[in-house]
Amino acid sequence: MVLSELFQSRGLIVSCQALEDEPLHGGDAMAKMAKAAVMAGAIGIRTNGVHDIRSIKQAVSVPVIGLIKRVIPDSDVFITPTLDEVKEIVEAGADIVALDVTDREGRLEHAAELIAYAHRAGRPVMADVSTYEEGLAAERFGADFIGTTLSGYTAYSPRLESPDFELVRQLSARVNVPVIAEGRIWTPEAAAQALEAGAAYVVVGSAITRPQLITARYVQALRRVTE
Ligand SMILES: CC(=O)N[C@H](C=O)[C@@H](O)[C@H](O)[C@H](O)COP(=O)(O)O
Repeated sequence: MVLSELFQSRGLIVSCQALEDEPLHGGDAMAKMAKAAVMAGAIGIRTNGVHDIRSIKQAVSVPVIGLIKRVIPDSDVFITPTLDEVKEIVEAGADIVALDVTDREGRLEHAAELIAYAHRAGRPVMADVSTYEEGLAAERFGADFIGTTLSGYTAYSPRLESPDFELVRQLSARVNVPVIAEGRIWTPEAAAQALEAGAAYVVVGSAITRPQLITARYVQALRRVTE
């Protein structure tokens, strides 16, 4: 397993994201979430959009991974889809740029260009992949971190309810950059399991920062008893 000098140790990166249709969108909600996460020992923050990147950079001193989710015409790619978003992330001051490195719509070649641009701007890149092959491509393109973020969210990756530990294991055994386990990590035990599978870092989002999804899990569990 390979570590990055950017982070002080292996450990937890908390994803603080609230899209426009989510109750915590806007204002200083995500900056406060980030502060709480760092207070508890998070070693990094991942966040979406210029507003939250800026406000979180001001609020905490750990590295911030920035992305911009944007829907563009005729495309399924939504995490930092074009050069415009890369530029906005750099401008907003994120320490690391996260972007989609999946094998759809000729994305791989485009991703290689976006990675090269981010590097010229002095920013390391976290490649969000959905398969082992995409992870290898990301490493070839010079990505500095490989995240399992998109496993389960492309048409051809496995639809698991649990995290894709197998992908974490396979990539960690093969690539020479740090692997970040991300996606559907709902418990501390699952986060620890991801490290045991070889991840250098673990990103947890919804289970910590999306109260409406956390609440829904409780409500559903109770309904299984009451209905
Ligand atoms: C697929 C996609 O859009 N993932 C996004 C990527 O930034 C976020 O919506 C997730 O919250 C993040 O990946 C963390 O995952 P989880 O919330 O499952 O811990």
